[in-house]
Amino acid sequence: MLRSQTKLFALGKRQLCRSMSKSCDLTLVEVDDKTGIATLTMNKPPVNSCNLEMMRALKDSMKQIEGNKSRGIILTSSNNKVFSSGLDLNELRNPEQERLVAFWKELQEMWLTLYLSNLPTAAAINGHALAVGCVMASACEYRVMLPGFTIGIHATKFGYVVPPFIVNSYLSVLPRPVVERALLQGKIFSTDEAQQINLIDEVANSKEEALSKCASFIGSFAEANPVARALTKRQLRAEFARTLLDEPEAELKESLEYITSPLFQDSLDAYLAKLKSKNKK
Ligand SMILES: CC/C=C\C/C=C\C/C=C\C/C=C/C(=O)SCCNC(=O)CCNC(=O)[C@H](O)C(C)(C)COP(=O)(O)OP(=O)(O)OC[C@H]1O[C@@H](n2cnc3c(N)ncnc32)[C@H](O)[C@@H]1OP(=O)(O)O
Repeated sequence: MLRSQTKLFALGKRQLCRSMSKSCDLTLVEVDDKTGIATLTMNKPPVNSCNLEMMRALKDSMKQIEGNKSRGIILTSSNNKVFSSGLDLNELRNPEQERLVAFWKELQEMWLTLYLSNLPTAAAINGHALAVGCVMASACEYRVMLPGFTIGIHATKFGYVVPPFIVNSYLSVLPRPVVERALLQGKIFSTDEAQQINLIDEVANSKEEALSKCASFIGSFAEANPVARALTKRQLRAEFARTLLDEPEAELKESLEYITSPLFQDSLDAYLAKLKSKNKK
């Protein structure tokens, strides 16, 4: 801990906060003293899957960054192969009702916090970004991805119905016919394919380059009044956030019914078994 703090100061960066779990820091926040840009790093081994605690940590870190008058947020991963593997599937399997309610509410709140952030947001996608991993990247205003990875929402492939706010994440980045085809096919895109359809804005050859491109994007708002920018962004994005802003309980109820249905639980069992068996071969 001390060693990494020393390194951060040497780089001219301030460590703003760490969200702690029992055994590790789920998120790390560093603020560049020169640019005022905060880097929010997902740090939940092995694959940054989003369980309740991880989503709470992400939401709290974003709120803390906003409260500290940073100039922007770059979302990235400490794992150089996986940006995020999406929702933690163990949270969905035979869930205990109270925890499932808390988990789904946290997903709603985390998404709203990122999607409607007052600050410019960018994702340095330095690994695979699957399902909610892709949703988080799509909720940012700008995306830079490294080559050789994959990104997409493959929910329909394994029996998930995609909730409306997740559809809207895609719709705020991609044209409707592209969204429709991608979601119905459960399409996972390579970095090159993602660039071709403008799911990502740029490709970078290293994490450092990706962070630097994200910082340049955030820097492009230097002349904009931050309050006017934030309110205009909210106005532009409010329509897609409407379901969750106005009727979070209805969305929650629908999702819980679906998640606890035998249809969903059976396909989840099969999917998890396939995922685990990959490592036993
Ligand atoms: C009206 C309808 C309402 C509601 C519908 C309800 C729900 C639908 C909602 C939203 C849509 C879905 C959202 C999601 O985010 S679901 C998550 C989907 N994610 C995935 O399918 C990713 C699966 N993982 C992978 O493909 C690979 O792990 C990955 C490419 C990310 C990395 O590969 P790598 O070879 O580096 O690692 P692995 O050996 O595969 O994994 C290590 C370890 O981690 C476990 N693992 C991986 N991903 C998850 C996960 N998402 N949740 C839990 N656990 C995960 C994996 O099994 C390995 O475990 P072990 O074998 O024990 O070491």
